[in-house]
Amino acid sequence: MASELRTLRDTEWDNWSNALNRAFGGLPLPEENRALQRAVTEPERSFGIWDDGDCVATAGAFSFGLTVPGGAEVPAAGVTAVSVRSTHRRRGLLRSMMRHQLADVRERGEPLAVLTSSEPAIYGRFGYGPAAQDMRLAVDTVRLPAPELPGVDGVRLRLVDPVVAVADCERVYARLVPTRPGMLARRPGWERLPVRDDPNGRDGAGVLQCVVAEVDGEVRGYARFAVQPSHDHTGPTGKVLLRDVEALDPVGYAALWRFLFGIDLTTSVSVRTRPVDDALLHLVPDMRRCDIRLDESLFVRPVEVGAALAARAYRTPVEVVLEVSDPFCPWNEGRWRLSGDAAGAACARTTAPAELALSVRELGSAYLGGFSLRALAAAGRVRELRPGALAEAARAFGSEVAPWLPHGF
Ligand SMILES: CC(=O)SCCNC(=O)CCNC(=O)[C@H](O)C(C)(C)COP(=O)(O)OP(=O)(O)OC[C@H]1O[C@@H](n2cnc3c(N)ncnc32)[C@H](O)[C@@H]1OP(=O)(O)O
Repeated sequence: MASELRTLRDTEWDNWSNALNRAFGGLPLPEENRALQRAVTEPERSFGIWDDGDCVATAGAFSFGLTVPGGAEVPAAGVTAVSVRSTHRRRGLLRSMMRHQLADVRERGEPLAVLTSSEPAIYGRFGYGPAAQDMRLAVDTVRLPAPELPGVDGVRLRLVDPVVAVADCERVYARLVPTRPGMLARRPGWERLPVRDDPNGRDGAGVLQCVVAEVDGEVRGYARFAVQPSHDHTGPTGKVLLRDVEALDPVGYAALWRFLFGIDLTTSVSVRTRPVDDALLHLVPDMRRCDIRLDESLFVRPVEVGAALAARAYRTPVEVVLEVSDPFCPWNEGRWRLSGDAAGAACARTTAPAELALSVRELGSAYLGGFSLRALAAAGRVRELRPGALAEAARAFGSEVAPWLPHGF
């Protein structure tokens, strides 16, 4: 059998997309989603494996700008669309695609690759570490009082067609991107993704709605949601399914949540992802009634260790020699001296004695400040070789804002 790994040709998109879709269960893709998927695909970064002319494996990447601690935007490959046909699994096709892709990312000069994974156990072997978490909430809006804050009454809330409001919402979103590690600058065409509203995907809920929060005529926040009505013998038990909520200030945020709490005929607000340090937890008197669940979300892989570590800022001054192991990308292996502080950093090869030893995967987990090097050391995944080096590095790698990626890709 002749099999060939190569970049997608324009005429092959349908074949490639069908192969990908089949690997995820083969549910028909609504035309709107298909058109959007095609519009955002970067053909020159999409590739596959063809077996006797048939596409049996797919993978791709987006050219993202990722916010890192300190607020800089760093080029990062957003790995996506990974699939292998069920007849071809466990023969190393994924491994060969990962090898090809990481070499390409390196050639493009992107220091980082990132992804969200269908199954978290897949990507550690390729050097990806879980770096941020999603907090899932189901807020009991009957037992909890609605959030209140002085000034909330001065916020004007307006229901607007989500598509009409996109430009205003995107302006708010763009201002938030540099404030939180893990967020991605929106790529052209991506603003349509948060307002997709496929009637077959509503799960018994109504149409997508958007409420904007305005102060002095300026949009300062928004929430997009749908209502899933239901009743039982006690009365209405509807759910607000919150897609996203963002605001530029505490008053706008509290006003939006107060509105969500007050939607008639509903008893809860569910949201699939919020940052773990979400202000809502401090706007209610009883976090337990928010029914919190944490999942890992964004995985990070330093593709060029030196460039990646030099691209972020450090919370406290740090001067440490790291011994990095990276069998999958051997160009990263060896000792690196990192010198950094809140203003920036330098990272270069060194022959000095190692002070901390870790694999590139742990470096990925600690990179955005979401997982502490100390916690990784407690699990035996980071070794301290110079007393004090672990505490110094763990402090420096931390982030005062929890990393978070508001959406998958
Ligand atoms: C970023 C994203 O797009 S995430 C989406 C990933 N895609 C999917 O989940 C779609 C359904 N699944 C698939 O298409 C395939 O099973 C894939 C892509 C996950 C794996 O493809 P394969 O070609 O079978 O993987 P390959 O044979 O190269 O395996 C490489 C290694 O990964 C391991 N592996 C493969 N799949 C899994 C899994 N689901 N969970 C844990 N380990 C896995 C293999 O055991 C092998 O391990 P080894 O390093 O110890 O030898």
